[in-house]
Amino acid sequence: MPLPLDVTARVAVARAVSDVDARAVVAFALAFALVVALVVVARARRVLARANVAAVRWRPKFLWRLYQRSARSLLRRVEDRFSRTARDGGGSGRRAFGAVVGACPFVHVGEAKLARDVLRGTTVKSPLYHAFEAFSGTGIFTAEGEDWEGKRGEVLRAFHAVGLQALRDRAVEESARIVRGMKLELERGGTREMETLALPTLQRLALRVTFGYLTGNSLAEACAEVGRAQADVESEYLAAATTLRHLIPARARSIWIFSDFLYGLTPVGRLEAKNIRTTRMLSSLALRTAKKDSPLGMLRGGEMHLRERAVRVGDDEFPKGLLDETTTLLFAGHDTQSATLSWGLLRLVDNEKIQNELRVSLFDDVIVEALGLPSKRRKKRASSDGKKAAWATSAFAPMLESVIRETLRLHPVAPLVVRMLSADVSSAEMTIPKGCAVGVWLSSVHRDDAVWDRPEEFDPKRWTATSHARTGSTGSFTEDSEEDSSLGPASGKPASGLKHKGVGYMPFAYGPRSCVGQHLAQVTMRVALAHLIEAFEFAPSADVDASTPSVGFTVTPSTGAPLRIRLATKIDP
Ligand code: HEM
Repeated sequence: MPLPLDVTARVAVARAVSDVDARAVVAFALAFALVVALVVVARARRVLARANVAAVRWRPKFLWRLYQRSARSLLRRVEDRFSRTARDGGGSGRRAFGAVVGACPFVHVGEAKLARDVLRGTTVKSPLYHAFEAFSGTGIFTAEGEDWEGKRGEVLRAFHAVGLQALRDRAVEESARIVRGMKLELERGGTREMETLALPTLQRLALRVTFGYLTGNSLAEACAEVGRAQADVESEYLAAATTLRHLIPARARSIWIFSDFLYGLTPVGRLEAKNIRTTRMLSSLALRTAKKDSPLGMLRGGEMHLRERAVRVGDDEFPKGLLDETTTLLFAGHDTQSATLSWGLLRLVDNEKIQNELRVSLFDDVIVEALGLPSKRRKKRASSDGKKAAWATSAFAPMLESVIRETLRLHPVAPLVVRMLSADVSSAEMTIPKGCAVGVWLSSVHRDDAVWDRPEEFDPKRWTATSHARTGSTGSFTEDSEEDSSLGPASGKPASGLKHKGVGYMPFAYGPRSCVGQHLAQVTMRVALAHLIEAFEFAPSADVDASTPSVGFTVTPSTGAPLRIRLATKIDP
């Protein structure tokens, strides 16, 4: 039935008014949002100007592929920028520059002392690690405040209770297995030498050692327990982890960081979720099979990690905190160590003389025994009383230690750590105000020529120019093992290349949120590198540039570290 005329007119007028209202409200809201955004950005710019750092423009990425292409040269570009700002000023002439990211003033630091001052004083990561939260959840890598503190304490206590001997034994067993496999492959090929990709092999090795240490069970045993082939479990996990190591940091630098919901709808977001589910299958296997007296077994009986709701993985349910921690530790453990070992081998390939010297240095009865090397060729160490080898310290194998340190100096595989400042940080004439985000580029700190002579040169001898009389690594799990995270020259005196002792070296970051696994990594890498170098000679691959970095979660050789290997026969002690 038609409405009376006056009613129709009134409805029409009311609609027109409400349309105008709606349009006006939307326009006003947009204008208001724009003004607020401009004010916020202007404020952030003023904060950067007050901090006296050179300003650059932040360009968010839209597509992760685009990010990947540019990521290859990321470290080089950042380092060039630091060199430029230090040389030409533009700010205070320091190795620092800033940009407004979203609405946040963000200062990048590539200078040793400033980096330390930043990392020493703050534990806050949130909201800067948001992109990592879907993966590591409430594990200590992304946890905050009391939750982080309590969980970190629990993890460190568990590591401490288990000790390093169990890790050393696991690393010896798995390294010997990998070496046997490689020898078999050489034999089957029937040739003196073969081409191989080091990175995938080292990923398997590091994963097995990390899994074995965390659970007290070998990965082989755990797979057998659930009736799955170890090779399949490893391949699935490593493929998923490799995808995630690109996807997650790409999201962190893209516009997708701002909305979980929208990101989850994109094909990339769905790919990320699928791969996270795959990595959780290994976490679930680790938790199901962990022995009571292993680190994970202890966390299972702890308190902090059991507080959150249960999460289902396959047929099992686990407290979310425990599952997240296991995922974090498995990933952090295998990815960093395999990347570092790959870079180490590539550096040794380019420096044949150092490779040979390292091999000869291993023919030493103390080292052979301590690292479980199968070598028959051993010399009695003159200074040794033949008793217990202090294998957990850096002092017992100076050449090996120096090669690892120098590798971590030039290739700190987690090159960027980011913190939210909860107090002003001042250094010389620069003050970075509270509320700023700071990105410390460890890769650039390690190339700061105010601290390092010939920073670009791979020179392990810079660490042995003075004697290794005092240990650099105590093997303890205390929080204040400053010497370890800074790892100054092991003698405590400046080695030839280090102008200011202890300031410019922090491959495991520094301060309260430095790496919890650094002592573990040092043991595993000593054992693994020694076994590989003792067994094989490594030479450059035919015609590939092996050293182009691929920047993701960690920095790895982009082509998987191609190498030629043959049995080590050339050198005698
Ligand atoms: C060569 C080996 C390693 C390197 C270079 C390395 C480096 C680092 C760096 C630079 C950080 C600070 C990251 C940040 O704040 O953004 C870190 C944190 C961390 N690392 Fe490592 N790491 C190594 C091995 C390991 C191992 C073997 C584990 C455990 C099995 C581990 C577990 C962790 C965890 C859980 C954190 C977070 C700590 C916290 O926020 O309190 N890492 N690592």
